Order: sequence, then C-alpha cells, then structure tokens
Amino acid sequence: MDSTPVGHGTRPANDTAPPTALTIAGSDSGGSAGMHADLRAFFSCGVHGMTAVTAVTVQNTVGVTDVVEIPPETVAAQIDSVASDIGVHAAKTGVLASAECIEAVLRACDRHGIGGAGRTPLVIDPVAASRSGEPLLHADALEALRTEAFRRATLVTPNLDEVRLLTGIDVRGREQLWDAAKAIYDFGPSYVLIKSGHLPEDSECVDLLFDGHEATMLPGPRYSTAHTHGAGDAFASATTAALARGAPVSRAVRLGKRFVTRSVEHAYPLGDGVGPVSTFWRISSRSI
Ligand SMILES: Nc1ncnc2c1ncn2[C@@H]1O[C@H](COP(=O)(O)OP(=O)(O)OP(=O)(O)O)[C@@H](O)[C@H]1O
Ligand SMILES: Cc1ncc(COP(=O)(O)O)c(N)n1
Repeated sequence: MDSTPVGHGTRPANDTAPPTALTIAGSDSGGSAGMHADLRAFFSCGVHGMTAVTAVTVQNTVGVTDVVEIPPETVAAQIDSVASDIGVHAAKTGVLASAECIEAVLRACDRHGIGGAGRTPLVIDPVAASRSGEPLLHADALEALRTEAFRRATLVTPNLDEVRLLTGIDVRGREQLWDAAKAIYDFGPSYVLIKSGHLPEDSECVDLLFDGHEATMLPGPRYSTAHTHGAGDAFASATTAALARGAPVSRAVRLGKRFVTRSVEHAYPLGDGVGPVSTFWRISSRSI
C-alpha cells in the first residue's frame, strides 16, 4: 500500500489491517445502489469500508418513494469521527442531496486532507437521480458541484444524464464523449470518467477517461440485461478501493471498469423492477 491515511490512521498500520475507504452517500433500503453497493464493492476488493450517510432513501427495485436528508452537521460529524480515529486511504461521494450538504462535506474533507492535489484521493460520482428517474439532488446543488466540489476531486464519474445536467451537452454517440469529458474537466478535477451505459444503440460499453491531455477509451462488452441498478456505484467504489490500495488513477479506473463489467455480467433479477449488478461476483460461488 503506498497511500498514507490521514488522522490517527497515520500510526504505523497493523500488518493485518486492510486499506480503508469512506463512502459519503445515501442508503438504499432495497440494497442495490448507494452506500449498500459501495460497501459490498469495498468488501469484494479487500478494503475496509466506512460510511457517512447523507440521505436515507425509501427505495426498492421499482423506484424511490421518499428521501430523508441527514442534517449536514451529522454528515460532517460522521466524516470527522472515522477520519480522526481510523484514517481514510480514499473516499468517494454518491448522493450529496443539497448545496448545504456539499458545503459541509467539503469542509470536513478539507479538515482531514481528503481531496485536492497531493492529498487523499476523492472520487465524486455526481449522482443526480435514481435509475428510475426520481431526483436525488436539489437543483441548486448542481452549481455547488460545478464550482466547489469538482475542483477538489481526483476523479469525477458522471453518466450521460449527469453530463447533460452539468454541461448541457447531449451525448448521442461515442464521438461526443470527448466533448463531454473536456467540459467536465474545465470544472477542475484531475481526471474525468464518462460512463457510456446510457448509449443503448452502441453494441459495446466504451467509457472514456480524460486527464486533461489524453483521452483513453475503456472498452467493454455490453450485456443484454435490464438489471443494472447500482452499476455506477459499483464502478466508482471499486475504483475508490483500488485508489485506497495505492493504485495510480488510470490503473484504478481500469480495475473499476473490469469490476463493473463482471458485476453487470452477473447481475440478477429481484423484485418487480430493475435488479442489481452483482458486486459480490468474486465470492458468490464460494460457500461459508
Ligand atoms: N449493459 C451493460 N453491459 C456492460 N456494462 C455496462 C452495461 N450498462 C452499463 N455498463 C457499465 O457500467 C458502468 C456504469 O455505467 P452507467 O452509464 O450505466 O452509469 P450509471 O447511470 O451511473 O449507472 P446506473 O446503471 O447505476 O444508473 C459503466 O462502466 C458502463 O460502461
Ligand atoms: C441511495 C442511492 N444512491 C445512488 C443511486 C443511483 O443508482 P442507480 O442509478 O442505479 O439508481 C440510487 N438509486 N440510490
């Protein structure tokens, strides 16, 4: 492990302690997306997962019927609590709900050296809505993401709907991914990863990574499945786990892409709606 945790985690680590990753995200009562998916992905990638819950969603495979926001000071207190005691090797955000929540999260991250050049890696997955279309972010929070949050991010991972909301660019084909990446990069993150799951006419799922100079295509098969709930979370959290283990960003993103591709391959039906990707494909065939 080459990255150094902050807070008390800078103590020499016990040899048996795994790297740690923090997800700052919403819960999903259906267990498919949000911090539930993140924790499973962290676990599958051999990383100790920690949480700062931003919102409790009442959610199943059909949709989201309620969102209860956690007070911003409680979100910040969760970050302070784990960062000061355990230490954080890498962090990721999911649902950030409101501009107030974003401000509180960024202040807490600043206190613990999370995000920004040369500090603990911070992955921002700018979740704006659920897969079934219910909003998970207030409109004024988009501006806080663009102007305050992204410039502290090691990596920002929007899907194509989030690209449209954040930049106005309506990506209709692979050739526009670069324009989208450049527009997001202009908000200040170190790297941008544009996810292409929402290009259903494309026979493959080719995502694009941009570091400000070079654009790298990340090819992958497109599986014919309706069950992709939590795919975006799986990608960002597996990438965060790889960063926590000390991988450089481009390698971490490749590992994240491999992880999510296998997770979609092993997706399963559940309930009456959209089932989850399998964030435990690595271990599900083993018995206790
Ligand atoms: N049918 C599929 N087959 C293989 N990979 C897929 C498929 N759908 C999405 N992916 C991959 O999953 C990752 C998440 O992509 P997507 O664009 O769906 O993000 P998202 O909208 O944030 O996810 P979600 O499906 O959770 O809403 C990307 O790497 C994408 O290429
Ligand atoms: C708590 C929470 N976080 C994130 C998502 C997005 O995931 P998806 O796009 O698969 O619905 C979600 N539905 N719920």
